[in-house]
Amino acid sequence: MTSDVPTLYEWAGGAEAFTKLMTTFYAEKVPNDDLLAPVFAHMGPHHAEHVALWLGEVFGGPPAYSAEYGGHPHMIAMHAGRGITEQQRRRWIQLLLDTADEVGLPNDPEFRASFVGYLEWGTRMAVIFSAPGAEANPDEPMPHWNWALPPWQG
Ligand code: HEM
Repeated sequence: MTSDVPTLYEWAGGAEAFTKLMTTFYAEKVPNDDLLAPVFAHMGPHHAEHVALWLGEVFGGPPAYSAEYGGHPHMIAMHAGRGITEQQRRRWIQLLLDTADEVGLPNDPEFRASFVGYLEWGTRMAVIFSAPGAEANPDEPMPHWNWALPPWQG
């Protein structure tokens, strides 16, 4: 891969794209879903914005979540003890992918393969470290995701 390959963040459309994705997801999808609405009933007013910054950082954007919102340890703490179920995990990812289509995130196979790859990993980690009694390592670094295959540029 050469250095002129854009980051996943740039390819997705930058901050604006991640903000639109997460605000639509948490404003329109989650509150209308029987499985997820109760999980997020008490979420803070800036939740969508913070998760958008998190995703942006993971996909190669500015390290804003680490700099301003407590980074990886804070994200872990926000999930601790919530006991996220496999059913909830699947619904979360399914509705987020529906939202990605609706807000027009790039749908080329290379972008989506990497995007889904992170979501699969991240949601499965969330199930593991939200389990009752689970002890996550607070020193674990912020994950950084890259292309599984470089984007098609032909
Ligand atoms: C890749 C997957 C995920 C990512 C990247 C992610 C990211 C985050 C982040 C960054 C926060 C903290 C926001 C802040 O600093 O204010 C958070 C909080 C939270 N997450 Fe996740 N999350 C994921 C999966 C899930 C799943 C599958 C569930 C449940 C079905 C879930 C439930 C929650 C809840 C309930 C909170 C606390 C909301 C609040 O009180 O404001 N997360 N998540």
